[in-house]
Amino acid sequence: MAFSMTHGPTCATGSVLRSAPRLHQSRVPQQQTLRTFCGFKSAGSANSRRCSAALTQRRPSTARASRDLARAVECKSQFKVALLGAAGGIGQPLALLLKMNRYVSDLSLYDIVNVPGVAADLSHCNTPTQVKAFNGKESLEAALEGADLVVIPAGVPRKPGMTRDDLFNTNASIVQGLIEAAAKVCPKAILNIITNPVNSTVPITAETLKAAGVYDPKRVLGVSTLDVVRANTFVAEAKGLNVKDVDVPVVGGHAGITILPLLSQTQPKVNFSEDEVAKLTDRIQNAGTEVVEAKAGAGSATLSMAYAAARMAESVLAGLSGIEEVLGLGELSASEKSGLEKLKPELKKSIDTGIKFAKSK
Ligand SMILES: NC(=O)C1=CN([C@@H]2O[C@H](COP(=O)(O)OP(=O)(O)OC[C@H]3O[C@@H](n4cnc5c(N)ncnc54)[C@H](O)[C@@H]3O)[C@@H](O)[C@H]2O)C=CC1
Ligand SMILES: O=C([O-])CC(=O)C(=O)O
Repeated sequence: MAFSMTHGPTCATGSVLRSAPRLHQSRVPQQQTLRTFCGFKSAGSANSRRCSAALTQRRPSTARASRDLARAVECKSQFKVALLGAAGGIGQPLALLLKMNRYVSDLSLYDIVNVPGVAADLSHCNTPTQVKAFNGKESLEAALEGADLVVIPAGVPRKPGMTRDDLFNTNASIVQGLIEAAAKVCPKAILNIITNPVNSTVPITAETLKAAGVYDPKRVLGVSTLDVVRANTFVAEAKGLNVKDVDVPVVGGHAGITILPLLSQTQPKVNFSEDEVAKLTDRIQNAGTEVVEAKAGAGSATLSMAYAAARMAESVLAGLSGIEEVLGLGELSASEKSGLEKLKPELKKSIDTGIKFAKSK
């Protein structure tokens, strides 16, 4: 997973910039992931490697993987997850995937509108996870009560022609309000921030928790797992590989050039020409825009994002169950080193914007 991200995994932030948090990932062996979450394919990816930000990963040894597997299989559903923004484009499919997750015993669905219908619908699925509806601001604190993991896709998505930063004015306040409540009600919960611009909403989260005196960098994670999911898919397509075998680390942040795929560390080992590296990197960095344009005004990625966030949640809950691994950046190619240097100032700018906003409130 990603991280110990401290500011989140956006982590990127973390490993890339000293001031930011560090990340580590916890991983779940592939067989276990497949049992847990039918439909998930590449363990490496989703469990992934960066979940948000800047992390790299190495595969666990076979013996280590077997031990982890044994522990994971023993694990029973025991965690309470609060999903904030549950009635939205990401929220609804993500709620379904969390209802199917074997680690989740209780699922609190919170939104400012439409939650009762979503919860009634979902509650008819015959999986053991208990679903509860929390509709409207007055029910936010109740939704967060006892949460081990809080997943936040609340906020507005992009339309064609917009950047993720264009969402800042609306989404910064939404995230800050939700985090203030989480700081009060479930200060020990792990926070997974999906709301864009992630490169700024993660620092807002960190600053809001600091102001409340409950900041723990290991508990704040920006979700950039979708970049890993996309990198695995695009590399498998380009190289004619089985996508379930492909594992591409992606580090940095979650916007444009701050998304840095480490193609040189692709597993299984594959050779890329310079042209392939340039084209694949560009596609991975702009894949969000590809979806925004294809949806033509009807929003941004929702289904792939729900899938990615569910994988991230799976990794976090596996981590809470005792599976954890700290991963570094690994060895970078010359073009990756250059990409890393280029992304730092851009990422730092977004982080500073988030910090300034949070401190001004
Ligand atoms: N991190 C990533 O990789 C990705 C992030 N995103 C981001 O996720 C966010 C959500 O996207 P969608 O689900 O497509 O948007 P959406 O508009 O379909 O859903 C957002 C939901 O948030 C709810 N909401 C708004 N204010 C709220 C508040 N104060 N408290 C609780 N809920 C609130 C809305 O009622 C709505 O149900 C956007 O900011 C988008 O940019 C989207 C794709 C990928
Ligand atoms: O591009 C967007 O606005 C949504 C997003 O973060 C992604 O799809 O990666």
